[in-house]
Amino acid sequence: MKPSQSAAIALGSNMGDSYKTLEAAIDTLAKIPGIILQAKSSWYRTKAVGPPQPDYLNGCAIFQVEIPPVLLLEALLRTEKKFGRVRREQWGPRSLDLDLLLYDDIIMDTPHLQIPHPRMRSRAFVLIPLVEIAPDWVEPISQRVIRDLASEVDCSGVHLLNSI
Ligand SMILES: Nc1ncnc2c1ncn2[C@@H]1O[C@H](COP(=O)(O)OP(=O)(O)OP(=O)(O)O)[C@@H](O)[C@H]1O
Ligand SMILES: Nc1nc2c(c(=O)[nH]1)N=C(CO)CN2
Repeated sequence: MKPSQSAAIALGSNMGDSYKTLEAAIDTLAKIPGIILQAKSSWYRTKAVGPPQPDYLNGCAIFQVEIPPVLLLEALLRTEKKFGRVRREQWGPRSLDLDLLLYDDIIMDTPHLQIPHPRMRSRAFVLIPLVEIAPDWVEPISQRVIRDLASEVDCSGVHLLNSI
């Protein structure tokens, strides 16, 4: 059997039926050979970072993967397309955004793929869901656990879905 690794994925949506899209995206990913769902966070309603646009729903999932990072990124991009993502305005609204946050303790810096995701350390909409399911994972650039990184971000714009 091929050895498996752990990958953390961030999910976001602020167009269409975001809840339905995010749940379906996780199901789609978990059906791809070599990608097994291990844990999923709660969903959070979050204030948009970037240009003015509607609030997002955000969450994170951890998958056990038997495919390399580049193939995993391809699977994420295919899944974004399947759920109708067409606009590529940087930080603009989207029906589905999937980011590869962490892949074991790998550090990778290529034009099309950076791991860890370069902006994850400052994003409350990533760290607050991620701390639910991976508090002890060490982010390999900062060498700090997710629990510590999450404790330092401003989480005032991040609300557990159905709690407000
Ligand atoms: N870790 C990563 N996860 C997802 N995409 C990545 C990653 N590293 C590099 N990329 C590249 O970024 C592109 C996606 O950019 P995208 O339009 O989603 O950026 P964005 O969502 O607007 O901004 P951000 O990257 O800050 O979330 C992908 O096509 C991919 O090649
Ligand atoms: N709250 C929130 N803001 C964002 C998000 C997101 O997922 N959540 N994604 C963006 C593009 O990557 C830009 N801004």
